[in-house]
Amino acid sequence: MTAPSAVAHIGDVACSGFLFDMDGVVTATARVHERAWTRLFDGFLAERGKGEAPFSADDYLQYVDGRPRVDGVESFLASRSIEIPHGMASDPPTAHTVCGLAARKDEMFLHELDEHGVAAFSGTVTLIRRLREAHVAVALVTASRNAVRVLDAAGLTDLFDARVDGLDVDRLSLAGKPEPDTYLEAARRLGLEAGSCVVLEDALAGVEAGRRGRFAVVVGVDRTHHADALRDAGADVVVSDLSDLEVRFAAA
Ligand SMILES: O=P(O)(O)OC[C@H]1O[C@@H](O)[C@H](O)[C@@H](O)[C@@H]1O
Repeated sequence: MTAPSAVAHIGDVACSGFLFDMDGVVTATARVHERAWTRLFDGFLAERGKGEAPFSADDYLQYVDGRPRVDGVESFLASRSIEIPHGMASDPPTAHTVCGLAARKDEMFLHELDEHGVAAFSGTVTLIRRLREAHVAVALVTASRNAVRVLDAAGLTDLFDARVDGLDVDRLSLAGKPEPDTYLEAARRLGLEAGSCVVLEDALAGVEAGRRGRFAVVVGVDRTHHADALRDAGADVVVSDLSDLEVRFAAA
């Protein structure tokens, strides 16, 4: 893409690119994912019949939120010292493998999506439109393989100058969040350095990715009262909605 022609300031920091996470930042789909994960793991733990503690909101934040689907399954199972075969990407939802559980979770997520549709956060959409009017570059960076479907359902497909999603993670063999690779790839596609971009994230793994990638600013979006955890993971600024983020516009 052509070089962006403007910067926007967060505090004293000039940012030429804004890199938005999707679920929980742009669209109200973080809770939809969490519900599907809870159904998946509670069913799985019950089937094991070992009286293990159910999947909790904290499990979601620590081990699953923001990570690619298969990484989420692996990370949660490791936290409980549960070992099952990895399996293959083509495994059906009934398979007792990591990939089978991931497929089962996707079925549950897509079912919820079809039933309830997708809502967008108006504070985020307004900010993106202001950035675009000011010719500041904007990208979407999500672990989700369902990004196009979710954006289409929310009517937001054409809002971004670049998109890096879960399909790119596989196609380009990128490490998922909390590694910074997907954010670095988005900055590269915008023709920018990490040091001139801001990362906007609600997931601990995503904030960590922003910190590890040495981005100019990491904004934590706290919709579930986990502001301290977002700061501990590396957020420079925490807001409860992006309508509260102070952004100043100035020509480059
Ligand atoms: O299963 P998908 O749509 O590929 O999404 C992968 C992950 O995407 C992240 O954005 C969500 O925070 C996770 O909950 C989700 O598991």
